[in-house]
Amino acid sequence: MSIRTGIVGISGFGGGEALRLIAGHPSFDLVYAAGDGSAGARLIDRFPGVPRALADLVIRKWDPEALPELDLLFASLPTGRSADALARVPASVKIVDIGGDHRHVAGWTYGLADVWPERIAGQSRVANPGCFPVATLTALAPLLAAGLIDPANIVIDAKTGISGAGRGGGDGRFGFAETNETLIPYGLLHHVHMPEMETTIAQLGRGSAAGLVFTPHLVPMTRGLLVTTYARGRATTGECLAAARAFYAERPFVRVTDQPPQSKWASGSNLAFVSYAADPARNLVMALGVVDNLGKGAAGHAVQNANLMVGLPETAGLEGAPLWP
Ligand SMILES: NC(=O)C1=CN([C@@H]2O[C@H](COP(=O)(O)OP(=O)(O)OC[C@H]3O[C@@H](n4cnc5c(N)ncnc54)[C@H](OP(=O)(O)O)[C@@H]3O)[C@@H](O)[C@H]2O)C=CC1
Ligand SMILES: CC(=O)N[C@@H](CCC(=O)OP(=O)(O)O)C(=O)O
Repeated sequence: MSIRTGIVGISGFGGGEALRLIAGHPSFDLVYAAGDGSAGARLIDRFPGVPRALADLVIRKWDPEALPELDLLFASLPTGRSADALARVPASVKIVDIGGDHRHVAGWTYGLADVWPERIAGQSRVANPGCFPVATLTALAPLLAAGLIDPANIVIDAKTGISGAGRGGGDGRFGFAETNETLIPYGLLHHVHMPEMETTIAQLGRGSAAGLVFTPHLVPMTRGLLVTTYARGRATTGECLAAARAFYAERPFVRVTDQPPQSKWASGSNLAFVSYAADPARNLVMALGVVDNLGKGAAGHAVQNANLMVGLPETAGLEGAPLWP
């Protein structure tokens, strides 16, 4: 099966990772690349290592009304820039939006693929979760579904690599000298990912998540993301691990580990690692989640969603091992 595929925002970090994955995908053929400032360049000008077959594909100025014949479009545009334009893409083109404009929006499926693949299969408009939400929700979902934690009072402490901000992110605040050898908390109390986490935790836990606290930190690494969440519950560590192993028994991309996961374990892959530590005497459950912010946090998850949308094996193009070291 050949699926005519496009990427808009291809020169960015998320779009570039989508290019890498699609270049190795058995069924997705990249026939359209688009952007803004990069328009006019060939892929090889932007990505010197791109496979030869794609080298001369020219990046077009993004215009949803001037698309070639396409089956599938990955949109990796800055959040806030995709809603209007994607509304003008013909209905026959399936879309995965990697950005944040369509999460929990009517007409779009929230693409939490490892938790509810059946909701995504066959859909034509899917919104990828944000990078922090996917790590958090993948770790918490088994506990919420089994009623092992209270959805009302969850605290999330998160660390991300700098590429999470994108090439264009940060207004120049994310240069090497500003981010190397320092830790930077940001987005306190009102980070943009709060609403999608609150909504999804409430759905999975069948109760209000109004007490949610979320604090992300930038750490001086290129890729990787670790969340450590603290919740109230009387389960033991063994019960949490068993619940997660049962929940993800048939899921190809989630690894439940006895050891707390490390960010590098997922590097360059679509894997999510989750683990747990709990002390019933202290009414405390800790759930940890690791993803590559550009893999399961963005392009890997987008390809997984697209596989489900078009009826391919979920793992198509995503089976490579992570980078090590
Ligand atoms: N980085 C990450 O880890 C994650 C990112 N995301 C989300 O994915 C989306 C993309 O992020 P990311 O790749 O990091 O960002 P980047 O800043 O790296 O890339 C954004 C790309 O969008 C293109 N672009 C900007 N404005 C326009 C426009 N008006 N028309 C066409 N193209 C445009 C730019 O292309 P050009 O160079 O041609 O101007 C640029 O390459 C964002 O919504 C982000 O929040 C989600 C999860 C994780
Ligand atoms: C380091 C950094 O800045 N990370 C981004 C998250 C990237 C992401 O998931 O963005 P969207 O929700 O917009 O898709 C942030 O905290 O906003």
